[in-house]
Amino acid sequence: MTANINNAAAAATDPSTLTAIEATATAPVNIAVIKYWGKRDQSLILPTNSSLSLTLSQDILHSKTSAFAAASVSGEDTLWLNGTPELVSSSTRLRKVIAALRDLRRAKEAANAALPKISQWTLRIVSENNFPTAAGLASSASGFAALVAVVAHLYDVAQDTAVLSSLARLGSGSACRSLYGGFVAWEMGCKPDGSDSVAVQVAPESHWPEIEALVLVVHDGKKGISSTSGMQTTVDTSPLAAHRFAHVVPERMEAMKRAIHTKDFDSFAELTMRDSNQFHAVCLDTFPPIFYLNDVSRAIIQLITDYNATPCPGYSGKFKVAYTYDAGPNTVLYLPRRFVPEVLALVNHYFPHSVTASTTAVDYFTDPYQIMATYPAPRPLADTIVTRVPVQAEGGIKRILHSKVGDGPRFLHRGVPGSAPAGVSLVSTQGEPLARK
Ligand SMILES: Nc1ncnc2c1ncn2[C@@H]1O[C@H](COP(=O)(O)OP(=O)(O)OP(=O)(O)O)[C@@H](O)[C@H]1O
Ligand SMILES: C[C@@](O)(CCOP(=O)(O)OP(=O)(O)O)CC(=O)O
Repeated sequence: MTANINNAAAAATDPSTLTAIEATATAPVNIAVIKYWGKRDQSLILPTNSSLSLTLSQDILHSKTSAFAAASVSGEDTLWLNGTPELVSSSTRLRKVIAALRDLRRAKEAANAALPKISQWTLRIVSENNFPTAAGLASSASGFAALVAVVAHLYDVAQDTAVLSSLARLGSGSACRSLYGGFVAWEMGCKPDGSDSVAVQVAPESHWPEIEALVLVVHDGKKGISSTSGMQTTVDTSPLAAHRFAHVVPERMEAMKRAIHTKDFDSFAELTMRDSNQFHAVCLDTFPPIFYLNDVSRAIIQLITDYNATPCPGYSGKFKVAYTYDAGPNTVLYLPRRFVPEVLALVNHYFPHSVTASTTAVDYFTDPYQIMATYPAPRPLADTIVTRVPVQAEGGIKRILHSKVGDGPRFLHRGVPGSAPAGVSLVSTQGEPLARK
């Protein structure tokens, strides 16, 4: 890179004189309650079954991505993920997604000769996840949703969420759901070209505000077997998966949509837990088998099962909380807000946290919604619950995050380099990553 990009920052934003531009967006994770696990087309990323997820608030968990392009920059398109650079050309998925977005920009420029030829400029992309990457917490979903959203915004082609969702799918299947807020289905479709394999919003984030999420971080390292390779081995080897695709998921998708529309928590919870169980059963039925849960995950499942069986005065429902696990041991609990303090107290009793130099009590649970101050102290459940789960060794759960159902990607800024409000952009006026916090 040679030219002084700061001159571009000072230049007018008149499109005809623009020589450099940057944009920043954030995108949320989504955690499925009917799991996607299997592709019928690996190149187009078309699934073997439909799936359904809740988009979690990006105030708590998000990928933030800044994109930068300048006429004077030479060299290859590059992505810095959490500080580590990667050439876009080195990843088939990144290459495809960027090429498709560039095609959209190129078509726009072809239709209007006055537009700057941003499509011809090198891209510099900087992204950070504020939660563990590749640990079974849907970083590929928020990551590719943010990438597509920000580059589309940079290119000024971000008009249609459905188009962006389909592009995000080419980066990672589950990412197509993160372009929407609320309750989102990815309908598998049947056309070979994938044109009917699309994400659709089942209900907006405002639909069922009582439902909240607790994320129990059990392991924040990278998983051993990626979702991409794990699900392919499942498709190739698991007879149980074939049964799941043909018979179980189609029925569950309909039942889950009904449960969401009618805000029937008992049905929602049972379907969620059964589907998580079956996803991990299918992993076990894969040959060689895949194990994503660990002893802590299994103890949490048992504790939640025993808690659900413990009567709660004034509550006639069958379930108070539902667990679900992606491809890793980290737990996501979906539950009505009124049970959050009690479940936190229960988890803290059976899984005492370790206050080390790196994890203070505040970092362990930041209480972003001040739930502890809002609700009366929970009843002393450890005395009433009947459970086989012993109090565990300290440190089994590293961190607890409290989230809600939230909105889709947020476009934070677009303008000449250096024009973003303080703290918004991740990229310098020279197109390099800014120092990480
Ligand atoms: N912010 C990001 N920008 C671009 N790509 C990202 C970003 N975050 C993650 N990715 C991509 O997603 C990959 C991780 O995906 P993977 O499916 O293995 O884990 P996960 O999505 O965290 O877990 P799961 O899919 O089981 O919930 C990373 O190696 C990287 O290629
Ligand atoms: C267990 C899951 O989280 C699997 C997600 O798989 P990915 O979307 O990460 O896989 P690729 O399409 O190969 O990128 C279930 C789900 O999110 O539905």
